[in-house]
Amino acid sequence: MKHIYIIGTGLIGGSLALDFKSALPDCIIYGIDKNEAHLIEAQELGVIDQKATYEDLPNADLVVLAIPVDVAVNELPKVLGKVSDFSVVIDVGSTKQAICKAVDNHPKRRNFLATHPIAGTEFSGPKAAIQNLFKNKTNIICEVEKTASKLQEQVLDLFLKIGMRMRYMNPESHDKHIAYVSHLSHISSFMLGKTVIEKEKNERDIFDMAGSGFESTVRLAKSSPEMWTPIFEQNKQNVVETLEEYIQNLSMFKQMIVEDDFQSVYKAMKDTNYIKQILNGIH
Ligand SMILES: O=C(O)C(=O)C[C@]1(C(=O)O)C=C[C@@H](O)C=C1
Repeated sequence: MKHIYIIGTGLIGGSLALDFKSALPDCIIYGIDKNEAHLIEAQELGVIDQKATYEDLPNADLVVLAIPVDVAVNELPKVLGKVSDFSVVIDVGSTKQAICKAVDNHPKRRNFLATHPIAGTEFSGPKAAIQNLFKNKTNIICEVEKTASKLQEQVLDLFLKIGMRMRYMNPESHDKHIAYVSHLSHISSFMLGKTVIEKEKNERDIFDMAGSGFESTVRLAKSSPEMWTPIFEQNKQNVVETLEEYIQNLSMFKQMIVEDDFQSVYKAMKDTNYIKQILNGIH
């Protein structure tokens, strides 16, 4: 893994570049980005070693696609068409069915591994790249059996080196379960932010009243719409299904308050406290 190409030098691509460089100090990290300003910034920040183009891809040992999921679906077949038989291409997108389907019959399918590192922040661009973002985090690997075994090994070994644990899933299960947890959280946060902005016209009051409770629940509303719109589009069915249940819960909670049924209000919150055990891994 000497020549590593990162397509998309934002938060995830940039953070992987930093960790790969620490894990493999002799490797050269090349950046490819249609946003020239990002590319320059990534180089100035030392996130990438050199700028590159698609013409250089035959030289790659590893190519990482860290671009919005709609762009990734279009770019992956082209990238696979450029790389050598010995190189491996991975994506890191938040949806897995569309990307796996896009290359299912590609002659270089065995050179591709679908991955989803469950790590991120609400920030974007090369400046947002941070070291150790992936340490002790899970990486969901899809359709591993469709990737050449030697290439799987190389990539999985690199992810282990940067501190990740692997979990294997099929793309359908991935998209369903990620909608329940990650995608719904983002919608909830975006719409919470929207409601507060619309309801509280006085920005000073928002600023002064925002304790860490508001700050933590609205954190994801700072995320990039460029990244999230195509995720919701590609995972529409699962997102809508999850959203319906969430809306039902919100309506039910409202109804309990309207009807002065505070015993049920208490119970709904008490039951939900169980999330603490789940997230602590005790269950
Ligand atoms: O923590 C955040 O800010 C994130 O948005 C990270 C997060 C998530 O946990 O939902 C978001 C999308 C990625 O596909 C994986 C992780």
